[in-house]
Amino acid sequence: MTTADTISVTAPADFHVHLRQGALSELVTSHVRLGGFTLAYVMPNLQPPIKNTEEALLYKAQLQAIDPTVEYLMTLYLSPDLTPDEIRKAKHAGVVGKIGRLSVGPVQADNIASTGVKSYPRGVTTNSDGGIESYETYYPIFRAMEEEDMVLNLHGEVPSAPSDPSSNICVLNAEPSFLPHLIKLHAAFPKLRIVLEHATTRAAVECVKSLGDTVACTITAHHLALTVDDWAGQSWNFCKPVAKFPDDRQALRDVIKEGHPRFFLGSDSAPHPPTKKSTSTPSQPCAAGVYTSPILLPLVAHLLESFGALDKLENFTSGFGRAFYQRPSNSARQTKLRRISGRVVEAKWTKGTEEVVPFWAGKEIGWEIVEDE
Ligand SMILES: O=C1C[C@@H](C(=O)O)NC(=O)N1
Repeated sequence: MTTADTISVTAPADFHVHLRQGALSELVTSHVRLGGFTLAYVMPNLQPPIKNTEEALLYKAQLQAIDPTVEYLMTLYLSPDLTPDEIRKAKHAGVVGKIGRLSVGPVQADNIASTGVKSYPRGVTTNSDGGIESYETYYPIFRAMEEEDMVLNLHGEVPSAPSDPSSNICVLNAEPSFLPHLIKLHAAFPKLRIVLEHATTRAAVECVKSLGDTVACTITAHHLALTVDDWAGQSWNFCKPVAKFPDDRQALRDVIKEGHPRFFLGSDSAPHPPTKKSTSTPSQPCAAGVYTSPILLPLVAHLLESFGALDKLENFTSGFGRAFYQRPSNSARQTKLRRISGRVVEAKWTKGTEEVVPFWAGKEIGWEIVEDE
């Protein structure tokens, strides 16, 4: 429901979020709900990464212990350790509800261990050292995923190669250079549901539009706001993929405004300790990641309104993603926003010794959450 000054969104779902581990996870997991969301599609790039059914179920149980009110959909990290048998096990684990010594808590019929598999090309971002180098090697895995109707989530960048002038790859063209891989994967596995994660370029938007209904694309809140000028020299806005040119940002905005059903929110909210965001050394760049979870729904409402797409908020933050992932929304769960003036984003959130600094700290947002049922 939308009036001039209030909006209700049914069961907002964030289809790409980093909830970390240990004390940092204790701090940031509760921010999913604080930001208005009731579903979190959880990334597996922990240290060590989440690579099998047992680890995914254990991680899910840890997240549920922190905040049981959120639905967590888990992912496995694509690596040579993954096998077609493991794919089948992950898909059907919830039916058993107990893996080895692990009790996974109250089991719903659809409580599968993993909804998707996330592919990180080697070295492109946080904890991607164990990422992949060739997609063909993984075709047996993709075949099993297609049979089991599991989702393949792609970090869509090829690795930068600064020492190789002939390849001419850097952070600005790493995403367009990846798109031939997406096209090839979709042609080889037309029934496999694939999500190109956190698209940042007009080329990516056009490519996904041109492919079949099994290919979708997530868009972050921060890429709707940032361009190159905002992260060059401003480490808090540095993330992977980096924000691109104004025309690329326009393409992201336009596809949301158009209401294209295969483009939906995945925040890629990625918390890092402030010391890792604000400092770099010649051998160690600052950490890649922008943290939006605790302000996410008001921030997305603010941004969509700024380019005339507020009427697309419900579909972008709930309907389209839920349809692609086949996760029906629960109309009893509504997050209500109210227009506000003078609301400034908090400077930081803390718990114990952990601290996180949100995107847009100190800036004004025009919406706040008033009710979250
Ligand atoms: O893909 C990613 C990973 C994320 C992280 O910090 O885990 N940070 C990013 O900026 N992009």
